[in-house]
Amino acid sequence: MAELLTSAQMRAVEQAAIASGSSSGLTLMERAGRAVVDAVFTEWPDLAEGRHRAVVLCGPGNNGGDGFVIARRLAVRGWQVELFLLGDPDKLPPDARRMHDLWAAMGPVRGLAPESAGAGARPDLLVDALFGTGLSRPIPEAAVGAFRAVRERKAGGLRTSPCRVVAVDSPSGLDCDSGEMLLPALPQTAGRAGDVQSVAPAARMSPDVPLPISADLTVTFHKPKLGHYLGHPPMPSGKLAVADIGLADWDRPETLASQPPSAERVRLVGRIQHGAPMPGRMWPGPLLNVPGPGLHKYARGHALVLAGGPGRGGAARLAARAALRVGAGLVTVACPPEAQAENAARLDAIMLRPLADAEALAEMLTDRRLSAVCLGPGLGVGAATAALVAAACASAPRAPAPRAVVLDADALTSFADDPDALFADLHARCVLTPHEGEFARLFPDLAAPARRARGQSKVEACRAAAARAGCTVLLKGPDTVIASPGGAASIHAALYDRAAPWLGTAGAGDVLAGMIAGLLASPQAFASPHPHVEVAAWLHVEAARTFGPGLIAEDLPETLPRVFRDLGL
Ligand SMILES: NC(=O)C1=CN([C@@H]2O[C@H](COP(=O)(O)OP(=O)(O)OC[C@H]3O[C@@H](n4cnc5c(N)ncnc54)[C@H](O)[C@@H]3O)[C@@H](O)[C@H]2O)[C@@H](O)CC1
Ligand SMILES: Nc1ncnc2c1ncn2[C@@H]1O[C@H](COP(=O)(O)OP(=O)(O)O)[C@@H](O)[C@H]1O
Ligand SMILES: [K+]
Repeated sequence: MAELLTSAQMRAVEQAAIASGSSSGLTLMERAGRAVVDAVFTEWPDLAEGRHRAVVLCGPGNNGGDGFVIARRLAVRGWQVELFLLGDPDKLPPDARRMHDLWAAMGPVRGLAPESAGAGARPDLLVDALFGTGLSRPIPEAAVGAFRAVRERKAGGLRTSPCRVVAVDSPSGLDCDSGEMLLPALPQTAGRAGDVQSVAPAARMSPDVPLPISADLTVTFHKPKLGHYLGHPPMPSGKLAVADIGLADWDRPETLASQPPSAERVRLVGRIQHGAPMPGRMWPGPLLNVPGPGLHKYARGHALVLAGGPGRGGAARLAARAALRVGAGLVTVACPPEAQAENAARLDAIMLRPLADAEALAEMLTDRRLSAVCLGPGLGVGAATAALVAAACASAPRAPAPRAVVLDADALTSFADDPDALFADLHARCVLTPHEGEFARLFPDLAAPARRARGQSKVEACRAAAARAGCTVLLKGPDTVIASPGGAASIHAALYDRAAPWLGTAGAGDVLAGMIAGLLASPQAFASPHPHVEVAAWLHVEAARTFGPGLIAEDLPETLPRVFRDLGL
């Protein structure tokens, strides 16, 4: 587990360190520059040997200050360094100005423009120190033009080596809070000259709209920022490295992984913290639904999954299979009587019961041993499903803990015309698992286009949705966000070295809903579903990564035993 910071939180940690007198801004800047050079040599060992050529693009703030440090440190190693500065040296903040002066004693500072930056032979390394956490608006066209001009330089002589790009803190243009790229409208993208354009993830995925600024390696400081983990591949950061610059003592301790994260911070869900393996017993151990010695199956809970009519039961069967594999002691599928024959032919370990309507569900749920209900996958959109949702939520027994209710797919869409009616039904042990389309139906003002126009991140939107719904919300995607009332928020990113693009396959979401229900079915589950939902999202991607390409939804539950073995269970 790790925490992600906003730009403001990063500044606050830096300020606390400086105020304590333990580090000066100048020291931190020197460490940051040195960390980038070290990370470059770790990533590309061939650059650690011999003398190479670098172009360093410096911006008008402290990100540019880091760039001056990098230029100096490379030059000291015998590199040939060209440095371009965007803006007036006299307007640099004091620390960056000091680093500027140290560099200026070693080499020229040239004004940054596409024409000047484009002249010369291709360098081995391009250092993007234009903008970092201080970015507040779309970056100037000259910055983008100069970056591209360097990348497009022709190789000199017989050289064929590529130009590697390292971004300092973030690829310039990345909003470190939202993950959006704040770029000027460029000729190859639609829009009038001078228009502001934020490149949406969907647009970024299109090969027709290449990202004008991106890196092969991004070296960020102290902790990753939210924006590094929000978005769809290809990520502009390329590969992400996190460098320690001595700020740990000035940061608050992280919350325990078995508890929901604090409202002030965003948790990055994962077992690996910057390459250091976490002991398997610590996480996700206590949040799983594993059998204890001598325990009856009911000690792992009984999950109920509601299925739709004839020919539409596949989604619910996938969810049920996932609930059973993830650990529920018993799983029952309840379906309309006319779909019973079909389901009976397809289920063995999973039990089957006929269920006519919401009234019958209320009656069924008087059985307190039914500890979790999952509904929505393949259930059908309409009043009948809405009534089932109301019955499932209303019958929450008070003791020992309210029954968990996982609502996905049609259970959400059935309330598109009246989301408030859904919110009135929900309680704190409910979990909503929408994809962006379903999310937009329930929270139109928080949907992707609306929030982007306001500069609101996916995390902030999901937090607002959880507050409105009064329950945990998991908003899907390669950058899955989980939020709970009170402000707890986490990102589970299937990005970088955890990418699993083959997870985008029909039925994968149904399996996730079932996994959540299977974990929450445990009578030992914590009161807040939040940490269990985090684990489900992690297991889902872990299963996909363990299985690999060619995955179909059916494979996800079947791969869980292997994942558990790998966890040391
Ligand atoms: N916060 C920390 O703890 C540390 C920060 N350091 C570096 O400092 C960076 C942050 O520095 P700053 O806060 O000065 O911010 P940046 O250097 O990221 O950029 C802000 C500067 O650019 C200007 N600016 C912002 N958006 C602009 C736009 N669209 N067009 C033109 N100008 C624009 C601002 O007015 C300001 O001058 C970090 O990314 C990191 O590289 C490191 O030196 C070490 C430690
Ligand atoms: N490119 C991707 N990388 C990682 N995970 C993805 C990707 N695309 C989709 N997913 C995940 O796959 C699941 C798809 O769920 P959903 O959209 O509900 O599909 P379905 O309704 O077919 O089950 C979600 O958990 C989502 O986060
Ligand atoms: K940068």
